[in-house]
Amino acid sequence: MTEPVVSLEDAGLRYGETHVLHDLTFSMSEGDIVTVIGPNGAGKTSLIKLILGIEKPSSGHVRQRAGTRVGYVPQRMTLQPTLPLTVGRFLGLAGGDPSAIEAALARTGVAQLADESVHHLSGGEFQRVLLARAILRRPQLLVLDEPAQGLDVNGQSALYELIRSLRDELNCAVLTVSHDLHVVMASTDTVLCLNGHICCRGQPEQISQDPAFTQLFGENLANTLAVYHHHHNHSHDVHGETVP
Ligand SMILES: Nc1ncnc2c1ncn2[C@@H]1O[C@H](COP(=O)(O)OP(=O)(O)OP(=O)(O)O)[C@@H](O)[C@H]1O
Repeated sequence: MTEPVVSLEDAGLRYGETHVLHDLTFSMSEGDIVTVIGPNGAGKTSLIKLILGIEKPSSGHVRQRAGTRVGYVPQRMTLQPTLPLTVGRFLGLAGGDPSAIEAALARTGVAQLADESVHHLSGGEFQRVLLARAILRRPQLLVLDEPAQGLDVNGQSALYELIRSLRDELNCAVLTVSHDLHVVMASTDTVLCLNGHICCRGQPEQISQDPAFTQLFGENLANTLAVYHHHHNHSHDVHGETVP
């Protein structure tokens, strides 16, 4: 059996005396999409830091398969506003050669922005540029911290569709943190519900019926999400417009 791209075994994380994460056990292989949901302060970003190796577990183990190429889309990125920087140059700073940059921008639907200033992009365009930057080295593990924040519903759907098609193309494992329960629950990915520990996990339909999920998000929301079913028979372009 192939070794997972990343695996956690009873992993925990403490900041000083505060236990932020405990007893996390799960693994991801190529092609897996796992979406992490949980309330503010649940430890979602901390989990990402463990997986990326930015934080070491205070207990248990976190293992990344040796030599794994990782792509990362951060939650936010502040760029020096006075620094003149085109999109192409921004990706060049991440170590991409011109043909890889062109291909990555084309793949995320923003090839036309290569010579634009990074300071002039809309929220949705900037997220796609960050995604292009993350796939420059054809990652085997793609980690995204709330990639759709600030986007409207169509923009969110479009971005998640793009992420899914990148997974198909690169055959990478994808771990995404999301706050948008409606978009998450409309997908068929594995959802991991986090609140310091893993409260429940599974397909959206399964977890929406889980008492731990109801306890965390409240009965009203859980019921709404349980009946919410999204039949997606179209796609969205970079502006969130519907395309067949
Ligand atoms: N470097 C740190 N030192 C001390 N405490 C920290 C540190 N980073 C995070 N925390 C605390 O750990 C807890 C989890 O934080 P984390 O950012 O992982 O949560 P989150 O689920 O990503 O939250 P949000 O949804 O608000 O982004 C919070 O209580 C936070 O205050």
